[in-house]
Amino acid sequence: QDIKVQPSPRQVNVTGKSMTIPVAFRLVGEQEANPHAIALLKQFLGDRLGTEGFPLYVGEKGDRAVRGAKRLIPDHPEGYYLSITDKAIMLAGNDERGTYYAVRTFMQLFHEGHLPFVGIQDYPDVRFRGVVEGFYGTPWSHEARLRQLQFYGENKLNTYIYGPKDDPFHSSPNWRKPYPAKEAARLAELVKVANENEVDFVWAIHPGLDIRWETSDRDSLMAKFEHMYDLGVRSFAVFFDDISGEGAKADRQVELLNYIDDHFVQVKPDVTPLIVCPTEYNKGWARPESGYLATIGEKLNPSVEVMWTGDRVISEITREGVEWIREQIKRPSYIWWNFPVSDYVRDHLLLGEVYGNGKDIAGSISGFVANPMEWAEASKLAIYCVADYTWNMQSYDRFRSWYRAIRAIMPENVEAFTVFARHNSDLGENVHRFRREESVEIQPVAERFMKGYREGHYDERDFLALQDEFERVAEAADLLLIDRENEALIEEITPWLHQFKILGDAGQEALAMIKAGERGDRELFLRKYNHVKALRKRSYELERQFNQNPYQPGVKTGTTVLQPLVLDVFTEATERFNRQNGTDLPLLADYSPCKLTTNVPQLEHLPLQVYPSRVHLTPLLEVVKWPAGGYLQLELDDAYRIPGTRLNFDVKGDLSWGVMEVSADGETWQTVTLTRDARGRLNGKWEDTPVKFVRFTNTGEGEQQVYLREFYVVFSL
Ligand SMILES: C=CCNC1=N[C@@H]2[C@@H](O)[C@H](O)[C@@H](CO)O[C@@H]2S1
Repeated sequence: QDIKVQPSPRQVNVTGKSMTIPVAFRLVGEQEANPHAIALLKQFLGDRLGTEGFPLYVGEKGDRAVRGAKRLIPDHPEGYYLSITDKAIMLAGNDERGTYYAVRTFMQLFHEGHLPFVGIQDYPDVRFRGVVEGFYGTPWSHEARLRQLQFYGENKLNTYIYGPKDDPFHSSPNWRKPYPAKEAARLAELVKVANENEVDFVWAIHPGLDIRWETSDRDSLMAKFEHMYDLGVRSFAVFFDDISGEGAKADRQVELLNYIDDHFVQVKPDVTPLIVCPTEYNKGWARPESGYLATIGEKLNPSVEVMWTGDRVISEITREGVEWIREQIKRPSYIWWNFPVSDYVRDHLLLGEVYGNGKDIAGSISGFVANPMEWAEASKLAIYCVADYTWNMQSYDRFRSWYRAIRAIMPENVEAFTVFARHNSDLGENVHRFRREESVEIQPVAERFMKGYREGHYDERDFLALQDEFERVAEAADLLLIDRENEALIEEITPWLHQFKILGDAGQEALAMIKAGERGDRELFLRKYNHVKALRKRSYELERQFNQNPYQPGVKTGTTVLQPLVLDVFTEATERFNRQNGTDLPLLADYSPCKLTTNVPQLEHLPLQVYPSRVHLTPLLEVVKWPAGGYLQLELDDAYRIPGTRLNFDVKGDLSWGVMEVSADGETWQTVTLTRDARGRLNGKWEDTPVKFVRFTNTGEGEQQVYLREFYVVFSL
């Protein structure tokens, strides 16, 4: 039988033969072997493991118990040799973690009462593999983190970087302060569980927002690292991302990092290499003239790992890209891959396949960690695939891995979760313009059907295939809503499951409108028409009720193929009905009353949040570089007596470099004075004239760096 091991092992020799699982195993090597590997074996084999029975040799290269395997153990960090024959079982690690991984593989070979006779030589492609909890939004809960660490142990991921942007003790204002007792105890527990799962718990600090380049802040940072060391942390990172001003200076950063390396990391016996997240962390932001990366490359201690997100903030990692950055920083990069993170498309779930990264990048990177969604359990799909990809790139198969991930996470509801994940994988329009495939199988059927329907002749088989898909969507939603095998996951995705159910029902009913229309059955058509409108209204209500946040509030599902299909079928069927019956049934209101135009590069593709009485610009998480002459303009679909607008750039200083203007016709403009309210936000007010355009321009001399926290226009009260 083909050996199913996650992640896919490098070298597997099967004989095709197997044996029934021995009733007892005689463990040899317990004293010397990695205690976490022994503990895992004992937990897995229970009382079948003892001093009598089938010989089971466990240990690291050089240990007596595995002396015989010396030449067969791969000479790579975390490598292992595993053999099962009719004489004995051997689990031999090249180092302690390798032994642990040999046990993890061994556990997966038990299959229906049998153990295959097999020889496996295995080791990972990438040195540091795992997850960086580095997103904006609600940090993961303590329980979610414990489950994550267990999951990393099962999937041979060896790194978890703790860096949630919204933890005040990780970032400003309290990065200088020790954790309160309760949080400290929780972190200590995370470190303990990480060790048991052979995961490096990396504690990151994000001081750049308000760091002062003086010894007092340097000492504060060292004291905080000592505090974390006392809690058991043995791996450390410094994040200088998403900051501007003083904190962004390369030579200051390097001075501090080398100090930490020389006086902390290198002097302690058991601390792994320091990791830094640079301010210029992607090629799109790299400014050769700034010399930032050159300074890092030339002056930063070679033992310090440098993180990198690729050619852009959110991007696929290519061979060319990693080789470019390697030249700049004079060392392999430590990839921070921004997937499945969704803090810039918070109304979407990213459950699709992991694809697009090169299989030939291992030689130029030292690490690869995924930045996940705030939904910990839902992120496991992508994390599972990243584990497979980073362990053995050459054999990585995006679909096989994704499908195995689904089986691993939802074994009782594989089909339903596959349907759900298939239609919840694209991001929709977003500021980073990063997109993912979605509804791949049904997309050509939907396209062909709509074309045929519009031209007056569609293939009945396509109609039936779409009807079947919408039925599966509705069924999957209901099956998952009552699923109890992974309650934490269901709790996270419930708002999307409700939305998915509505989508399934609406799809079936919209298709039913076509049939009723063709049969001239007015009464039935109107029933289906009203049902689809009611479902759409319920969908809007869900949007207003769940997942509210200032960025992308609401709950989106199937946005790339299925939702547009429902709208297209509904619109075409209703227009046809109106023509045939001389009626004027309204269509679904799906317009946007506002258009954004700008010449600020980072704002070009900013989606708008449209509400009944105001239009929001989606706030940006990163620093916005606003060039002199840069403008941002909102054009409404009509001239409104706008009571006012709000602008929140979250800048300490004043906005004297910019001007807010309004116009009714785009020709004559009137300057608006901005007044700061109690919460420091700037409000523009003007006398009661009709306004169709609102714009903000940097009329100053130079580029400004701001956080665009809030920019919205109120056009009716
Ligand atoms: C290598 C350093 C990467 N630092 C980053 N900080 C930000 C992260 O906190 C966000 O989650 C992510 C997605 O919005 O964008 C950048 S990526």
